[in-house]
Amino acid sequence: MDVVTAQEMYEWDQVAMESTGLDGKLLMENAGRAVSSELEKKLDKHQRVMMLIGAGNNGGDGFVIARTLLNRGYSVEAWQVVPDSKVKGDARHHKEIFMKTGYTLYKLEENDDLRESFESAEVIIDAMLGIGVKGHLRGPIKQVVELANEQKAFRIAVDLPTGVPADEGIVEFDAFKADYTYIIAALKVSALVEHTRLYYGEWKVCDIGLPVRKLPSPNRKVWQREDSKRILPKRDANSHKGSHGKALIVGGAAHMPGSIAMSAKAALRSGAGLVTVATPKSAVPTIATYVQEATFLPLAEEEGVIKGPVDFDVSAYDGVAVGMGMGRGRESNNLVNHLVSSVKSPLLIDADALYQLKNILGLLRSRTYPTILTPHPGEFAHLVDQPISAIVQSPFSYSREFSKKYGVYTVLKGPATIITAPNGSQFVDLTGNAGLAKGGSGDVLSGILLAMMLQSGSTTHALNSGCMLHGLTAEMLIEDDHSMVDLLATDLIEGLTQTFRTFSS
Ligand SMILES: NC(=O)C1=CN([C@@H]2O[C@H](COP(=O)(O)OP(=O)(O)OC[C@H]3O[C@@H](n4cnc5c(N)ncnc54)[C@H](OP(=O)(O)O)[C@@H]3O)[C@@H](O)[C@H]2O)[C@@H](O)CC1
Ligand SMILES: Nc1ncnc2c1ncn2[C@@H]1O[C@H](COP(=O)(O)OP(=O)(O)O)[C@@H](O)[C@H]1O
Ligand SMILES: [K+]
Repeated sequence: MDVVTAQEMYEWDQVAMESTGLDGKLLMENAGRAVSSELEKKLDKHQRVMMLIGAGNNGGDGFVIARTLLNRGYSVEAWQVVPDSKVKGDARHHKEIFMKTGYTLYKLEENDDLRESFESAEVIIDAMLGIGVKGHLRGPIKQVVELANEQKAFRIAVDLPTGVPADEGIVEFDAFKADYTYIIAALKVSALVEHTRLYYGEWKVCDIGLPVRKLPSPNRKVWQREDSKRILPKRDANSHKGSHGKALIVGGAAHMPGSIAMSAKAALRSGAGLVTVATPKSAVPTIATYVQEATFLPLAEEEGVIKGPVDFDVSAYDGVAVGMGMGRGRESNNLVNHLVSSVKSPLLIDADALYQLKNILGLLRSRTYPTILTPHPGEFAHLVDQPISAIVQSPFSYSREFSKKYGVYTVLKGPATIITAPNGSQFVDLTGNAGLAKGGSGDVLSGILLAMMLQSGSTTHALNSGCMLHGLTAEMLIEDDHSMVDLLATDLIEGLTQTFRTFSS
């Protein structure tokens, strides 16, 4: 499922029309019909529906939807909330069809006209503005949106909730608060960004018949369950532990043994053949009790944190992860430096190692094997010297720019996790829930990602599938035995069993 900006959507529209001869009026009819068919699954014929219609093409969709629903026997009051003179182009064409079909169009002269209808409406459908919104809402739409947001009715938006920008990075806006949004043709970036996504409510993308083969790729896609299903590792009957990869996990401290222990266990549960944990000597017994299947590389330490020579041999491993529970002392700086320079296999850098990495970002370009960074927005903000708010508001552009600049894979974690390859192509994983917002979930994710990389020929596929397994496990656990409040990172590790059993079958 592609994710587009407003400009990319307009380009698609243009390409569709030029390459196939499909015209805007037909696309609008298709859009309105597609949304109407979805609405039929949601509405009852006796429900009172109010349709709010604007002047641009979003309003044009509104005319088609109102006509289609009225034709099919629904109880719809269609309101044009802008002056007649503003309705132009394809929207005007569909307004004329609506009028000629013989239906009543209510016009907004004063906001008071709307109040009574609003009060009796059970459903409000917003087809006022879509991707063409510019700046803050102006009257009369501004007042209509304010009024609509006060109503008890179920609120549905067409394409975008009016006022919400289609792109990331715009924070000053006022908008219709939808309970559900029927998105036209392609998911818009703002549906996935924290400060705008809540305005959409739940959503569904409606196909309008654009010629998919002709459309330029925005290089931004939602990773789907079927994609992971197709590429999850299969175990050959003749395989042995070496066939599934030898992993090295570096980090931990005597006062923080849990993080690295969970990463190691998650890697084993996700199919890694052998896992070695490199950690301060005094942390080994605690970690070993929890992960009996791992072997250990005890590191020199001082007061429980890594200190002393860190230039151990890493040539025997098929993948390395570093940073979980390691602390941020000076020695860990040397350690990260050593690994970045000498690991000749995929290297995943997480947590405390990301802080050390900041001083040696320039070295990343010289790596010839994949480097994977798994920051949450706070860690990423530190790496790129920006406030966290800037990252959260524009996660797609910051992570794309960073991955291309340093030649790395970036897994920017959050409710929508964005996975960017060194060439800038992006996938979004939408699985998971707020039960994951708890210390340790990221450590589990690192272990899963490392194991998936050992078992896959494609780093991108391994990362996407790993994020999805992590999120689906949280979803499954919430459905079955847990709540979002009590869910623990260790539950996720145990839950992987069920996810692999059901998901890979
Ligand atoms: N892409 C596709 O394949 C297809 C797309 N389709 C649909 O087209 C939609 C995009 O249509 P669009 O380009 O006409 O823009 P749209 O969102 O209707 O807004 C323009 C209007 O808004 C007004 N306006 C702007 N800012 C404002 C503000 N702050 N406050 C108040 N008013 C403001 C602006 O007024 P003006 O500034 O010109 O005075 C103008 O009247 C898209 O979202 C989808 O629904 C489908 O029909 C079929 C195929
Ligand atoms: N509200 C949420 N919805 C979905 N996933 C979430 C949510 N909050 C956190 N996550 C996921 O949980 C993990 C948290 O990672 P991180 O912040 O590194 O945790 P920690 O360092 O404490 O282990 C990430 O995979 C993130 O995508
Ligand atoms: K809308």
